[in-house]
Amino acid sequence: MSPATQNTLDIEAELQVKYHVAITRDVFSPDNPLLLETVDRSDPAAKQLVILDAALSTVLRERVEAYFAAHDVTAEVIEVDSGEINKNLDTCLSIVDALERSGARRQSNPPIAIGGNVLIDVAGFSASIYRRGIPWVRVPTTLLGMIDGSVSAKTAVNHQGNRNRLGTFHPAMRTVVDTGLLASLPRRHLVNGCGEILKMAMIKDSRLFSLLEEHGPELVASHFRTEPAEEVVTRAIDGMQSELRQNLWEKDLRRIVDYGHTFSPPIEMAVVPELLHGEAVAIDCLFTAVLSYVRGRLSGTDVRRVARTMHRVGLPLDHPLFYDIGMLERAMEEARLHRDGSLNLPVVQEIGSCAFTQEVTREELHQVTALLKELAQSAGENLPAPAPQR
Ligand SMILES: NC(=O)c1ccc[n+]([C@@H]2O[C@H](COP(=O)([O-])OP(=O)(O)OC[C@H]3O[C@@H](n4cnc5c(N)ncnc54)[C@H](O)[C@@H]3O)[C@@H](O)[C@H]2O)c1
Ligand SMILES: O=C(CO)[C@@H](O)[C@H](O)[C@H](O)[C@H](O)COP(=O)(O)O
Ligand SMILES: [Co+2]
Repeated sequence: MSPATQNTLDIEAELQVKYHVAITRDVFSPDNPLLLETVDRSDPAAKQLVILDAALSTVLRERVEAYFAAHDVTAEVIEVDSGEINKNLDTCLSIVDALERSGARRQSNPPIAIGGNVLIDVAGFSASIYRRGIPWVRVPTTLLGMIDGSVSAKTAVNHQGNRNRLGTFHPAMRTVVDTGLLASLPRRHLVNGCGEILKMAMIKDSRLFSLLEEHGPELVASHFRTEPAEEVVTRAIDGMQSELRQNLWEKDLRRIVDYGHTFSPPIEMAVVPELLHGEAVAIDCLFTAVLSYVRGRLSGTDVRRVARTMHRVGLPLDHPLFYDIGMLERAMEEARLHRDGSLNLPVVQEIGSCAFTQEVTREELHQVTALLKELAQSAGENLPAPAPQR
């Protein structure tokens, strides 16, 4: 003890969380009880706050209101503009104001967020800072929100051009996934969700990859109504939850679910809204697969399978900024900072398994960009042999 120190105190506590994810059909059918389970029906004056993605106003508002009315619950629906461009503090504060007006309390009638994962991320962030955290419920309405965000504990807004720079760990107490809600989702956003499914498949589930490879285009065309939609959605959710539950607070910053999320974040942010999140992630997945190929760790056949699958589903194979070496190096620098000093770049070894690397040289970046260009221009058909490593 230094002479100036009189006393010391160490405080240690554990934060335990428990949250529930239900996969259902017809979530807004009055017969479906799932969204009533958190409503306090002993207080007839209590209102249920619903934070609805404004893009779903015409599709869902009446159904949501009718659902609660059928059970004599008054729903107060506020509509919030979504899309990456609105994932910011202004949107968060508008939700905080709605929480204040609605008298949101800690335990009863937690607000229900219904919408794309942008709306869900911002609503969750708002719930986590309002009164230092109130419970909340979420109903994702995009494929990406259903297969990825649905089990996540993370909330966030973008800040100063940086993706998810402000955020918290504050999982929704309940999440209800109903793939029937994908009926109105525009095709590009279905494809976008396939970007994160591809990520999950490449890092840990070769069966999921084969399903996407074989059935991806029909799944997108049918809005995930045809076989094997259920297996694809369940496997993707299961892959995510099994990774998250062992490292929910991200004490370990070597995360395989960061695959596709190293080069893409600043590129995605630089061109918002030109590249959607899942599109940027998918290009990064392919880029990093080419890196594995250059290193002799992944076969050319597997890289072509990835590229062809992306092309057939409708995902972009490249973007000009993935050829900008300065941008790629800045992205790695930023990832290192985000991962506390280590790059921790997940690299696929064979489809369905991966490892980590801590360094990518400029020469490798040049080789990868040259090969990616050939691959993208040939829609996944042409992948020349990598130049011998010096
Ligand atoms: N918290 C997490 O762990 C986590 C995980 C993955 C992604 N994310 C975040 O999710 C965001 C992307 O989410 P997204 O892809 O859902 O985008 P999004 O929320 O922008 O939704 C896409 C568009 O579709 C509209 N929409 C949503 N559902 C619809 C439906 N059923 N019918 C018609 N239109 C509908 C939305 O209004 C929006 O315009 C990114 O910001 C990413 O960082 C977070
Ligand atoms: O995009 C997200 C979360 O925003 C997920 O798909 C993904 O699995 C991971 O959580 C991201 O790699 C890390 O996200 P972040 O820490 O950069 O916000
Ligand atoms: Co992601």
